[in-house]
Amino acid sequence: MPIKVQRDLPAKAILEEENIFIMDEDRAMSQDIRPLEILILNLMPLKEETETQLMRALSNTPLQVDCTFLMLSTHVSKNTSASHLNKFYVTFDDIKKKKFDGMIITGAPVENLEYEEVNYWPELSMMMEWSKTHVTSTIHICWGAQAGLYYHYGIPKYPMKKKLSGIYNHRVLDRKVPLVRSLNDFFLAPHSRYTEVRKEDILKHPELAILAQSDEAGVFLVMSRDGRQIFVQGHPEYDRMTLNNEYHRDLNKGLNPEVPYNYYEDNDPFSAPPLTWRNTSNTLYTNWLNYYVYQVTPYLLDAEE
Ligand SMILES: CC(=O)SCCNC(=O)CCNC(=O)[C@H](O)C(C)(C)COP(=O)(O)OP(=O)(O)OC[C@H]1O[C@@H](n2cnc3c(N)ncnc32)[C@H](O)[C@@H]1OP(=O)(O)O
Ligand SMILES: N[C@@H](CCO)C(=O)O
Repeated sequence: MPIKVQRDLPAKAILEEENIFIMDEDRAMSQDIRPLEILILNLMPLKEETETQLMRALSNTPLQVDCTFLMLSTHVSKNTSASHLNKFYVTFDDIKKKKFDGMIITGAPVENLEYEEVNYWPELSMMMEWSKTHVTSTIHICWGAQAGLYYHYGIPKYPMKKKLSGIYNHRVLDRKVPLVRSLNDFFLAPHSRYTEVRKEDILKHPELAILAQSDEAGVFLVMSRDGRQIFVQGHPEYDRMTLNNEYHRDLNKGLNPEVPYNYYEDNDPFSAPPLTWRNTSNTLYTNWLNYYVYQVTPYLLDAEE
């Protein structure tokens, strides 16, 4: 893939090490093809890690993908430096007059709060409203998916009895939908959360389709039937060690976490876990870019619909 990466973004060296084809800004600008413009609202506290994960997931296509990272103006990030944000991120005011081919709204570790207790809920709501008219298709991840289903459809989230953490098996429910094309009938993907949205609430909305689910982890993938909104309750973009890092973080905090389900070989939390979901992540994001972004977005983004 040619993914355009800002010259000094820390993700660049990591992706190059993985043989991912990076275009720097000069080479990208010399190409005569309009790139796909993807806006990434990064709500995760460890933003640099998420930047790498998402750019990797978007990198498996010959289409040129230009990512713009969006930050909040109404929340001061505790865990990512202001210098990183000021250098690599834009604010909503900077881009609100533009249109984008795609948008990704990430998860955030705020799912135990009511939506209205999240200090950036008004700003996030405004961005989700804006996305309906300024973005061709938006993917929402984990808490971002729960927040999107709540904002757009009034679907509630529920606390789970205990944290759901691990690699769960899922089943594709409707093979005809291009978003799940090339996924196996059964596939593995990570989940890491304290809350859930439930199938019975989603089924009340005929404009939504549940495309994949897990007996143990519940709903995985939901799409509005027009393809403009996609909700992923898991974290297919996670790295090999992400759940490991969360587990050891919680262990060191004395939270007595359970070992992530179906993750380590022999359930040994001091071993390196096998990566069993990368092809699922690549397939999902590549299908999204191909069928829901590239094939339907207008060539002239700013043209009136
Ligand atoms: C469920 C999902 O969607 S995905 C899960 C997200 N998981 C991860 O990001 C894994 C990596 N994260 C981590 O390991 C941890 O969050 C850490 C180590 C970075 C920080 O953990 P803690 O010290 O326990 O929590 P901390 O007080 O920093 O709060 C976590 C985040 O919630 C935010 N937060 C807390 N209360 C509020 C609130 N009322 N409104 C908005 N944000 C809030 C914090 O600001 C922080 O986010 P930020 O860094 O973007 O500012
Ligand atoms: N994935 C999250 C869940 C909490 O929001 C974590 O463990 O950090």
